Amino acid sequence: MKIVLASANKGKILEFEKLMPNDEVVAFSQILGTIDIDEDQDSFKGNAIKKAKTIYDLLISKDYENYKNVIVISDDSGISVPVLNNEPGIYSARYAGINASDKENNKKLIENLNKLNIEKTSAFYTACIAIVYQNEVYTVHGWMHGNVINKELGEGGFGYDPMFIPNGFDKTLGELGYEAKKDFSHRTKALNLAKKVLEVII
Ligand SMILES: O=c1[nH]c(=O)c2ncn([C@@H]3O[C@H](COP(=O)(O)OP(=O)(O)OP(=O)(O)O)[C@@H](O)[C@H]3O)c2[nH]1
Ligand SMILES: [Mg+2]
Repeated sequence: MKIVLASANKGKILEFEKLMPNDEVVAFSQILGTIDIDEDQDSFKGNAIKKAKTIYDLLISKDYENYKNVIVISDDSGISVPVLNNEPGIYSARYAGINASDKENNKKLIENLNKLNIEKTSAFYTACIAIVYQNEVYTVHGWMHGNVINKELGEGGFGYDPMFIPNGFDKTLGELGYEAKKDFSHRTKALNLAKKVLEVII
């Protein structure tokens, strides 16, 4: 089926394309161009719903006749570090400021770990996926637990992946690469549930 992804994050888009090989996944920007959605809600779920609804409402407006039955999916995600009061959490993308790069966000997380003299501490990723279809909204979550370290290792994945060692491994996701991540990531788990929802509603 054809799914419009309400995300502008290249790393996520790539993961969704790989996780949904039998579906046609189209990033919203290919249809609507650049749109800046203010992620001002206080939870992953709130922001995921806002992103999916914003794109859905634009697509079903009269300008886009072919999208009356469109399925829109969004993903709001981030990393939480309990010893840092679960920071950066929903602020993961803008931890070091609005429009911060992955490198700048990682640097800030490393600095904050170093302030506490922490080389390694437990952390978890959360992903909330929102689906909007025929004006109804559905949400599912997935989590991945592990540790963050106070340095970046490897080039794989995106975002905080070079600092994150998933439980059961001794390498970062940056070193392990996407092949490991696709089996058990927060996004994979949430998407597996989202696929079940789609089976029921479509
Ligand atoms: O190393 C990582 N591996 C992951 O698997 C992962 N998933 C999320 N994140 C980080 O969390 C923020 C998401 O913020 P976010 O959900 O608002 O997305 P975004 O603003 O980048 O794009 P959009 O989907 O909103 O358009 C971003 O900083 C990401 O780096 C990850 N980092
Ligand atoms: Mg975002």
